[in-house]
Amino acid sequence: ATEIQWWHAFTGRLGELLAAQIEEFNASQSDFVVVGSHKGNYSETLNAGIAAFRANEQPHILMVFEVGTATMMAAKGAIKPVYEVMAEGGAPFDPDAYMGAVKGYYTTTDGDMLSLPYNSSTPVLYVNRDAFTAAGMDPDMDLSTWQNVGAALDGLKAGGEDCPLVTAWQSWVHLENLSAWHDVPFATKENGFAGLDTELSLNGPVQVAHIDAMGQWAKDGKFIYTGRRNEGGANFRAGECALFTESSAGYAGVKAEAKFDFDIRTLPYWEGAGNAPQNTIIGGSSLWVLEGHDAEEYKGVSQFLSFLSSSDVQAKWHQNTGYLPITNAAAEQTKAEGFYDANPGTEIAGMQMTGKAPTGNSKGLRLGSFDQIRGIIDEELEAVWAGDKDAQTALDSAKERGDALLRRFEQANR
Ligand SMILES: O=P(O)(O)OC[C@H](O)CO
Repeated sequence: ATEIQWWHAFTGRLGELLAAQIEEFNASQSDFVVVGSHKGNYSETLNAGIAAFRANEQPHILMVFEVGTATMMAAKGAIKPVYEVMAEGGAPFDPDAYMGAVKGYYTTTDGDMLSLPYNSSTPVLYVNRDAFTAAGMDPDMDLSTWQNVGAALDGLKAGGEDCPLVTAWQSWVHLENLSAWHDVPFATKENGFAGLDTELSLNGPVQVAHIDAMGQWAKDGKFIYTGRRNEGGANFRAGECALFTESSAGYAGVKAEAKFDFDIRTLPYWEGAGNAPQNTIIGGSSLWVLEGHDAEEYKGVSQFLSFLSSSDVQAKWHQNTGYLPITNAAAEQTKAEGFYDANPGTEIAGMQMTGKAPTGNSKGLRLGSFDQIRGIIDEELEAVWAGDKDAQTALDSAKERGDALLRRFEQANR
């Protein structure tokens, strides 16, 4: 059988579920064998793929988180667009089957799908109901606004809670999604969708006010900083924190490990700021097919990608992980199966994405070198949490340093 290499970034519960998909595909036919390899976290997997391409040792399929999308789109000779792979391979494929908000992220302005949406997420709020009760707080209290969350943090702290709020992916949740949710720009030129000559605008009044509030909560011991990626998930799953802002896909781990009652709520917004609530944007990753392999191998790739997009596989993946149902059929199937009724909160991610038609501020981000820019943002936010910089100074600096990378990317890809 012909071997198809898939490099990915999943361990833990997500790694198990991904391995089960590969096993199911391999058992369903005998012409191709998909081999999954874990290459580290999202950034490490992206870098491994780029390095492998330079050494002519690239896999067929590379999982790239949303942050690397503009970088991959610019890597013209290295990628084989998914629409082309599917047309040549002949496996069933209908780009219109995908949710608009998900498809738009990975499609050119001409309507060509470049990478396959696979695991798309959006951030939500997880609530440890037992922690609320232990602190003498009502776990059913309204947490839809940051004003209300602020009041909850006061009460939790006063009630003896040591970790009222923890977050994963601080830039993604508290700046990128914050901006879209309030319909304010994170970057000019429709967050980069309308041109490479984009600059960051993450230091506007809505963002500064939010980071300022978070900085104050950090100082008061109400927001506990645990790291740049999803390190905080371990604290939340262990029952050590009351509130957790994290990807909808945090559901996989929380469901598997939490020994407490939990809720999923919408991502909070600031009442009165911007046009909140607008819509949130996607994260997670898509699958890029790399150049340099032969036609028979691409045929296998097209069959595997078609398998991954089928309603049954997608519906199951969505229900098990909390990732969005990337096709409309998978969403309908999930609803028809009664999953949302049986598991309240699991419908929220989809609702946040589709509640309103996206604006130029809320389609998503398409910024080159964005993994490095996130590194800069992380550093500046850490200075706020540590009390070394105020929010305005830190975000002004993030803009200046990030813009320098955007200019380099623009020049290299003109
Ligand atoms: O945990 P994920 O896969 O939903 O990804 C979250 C962020 O999008 C990472 O950039």
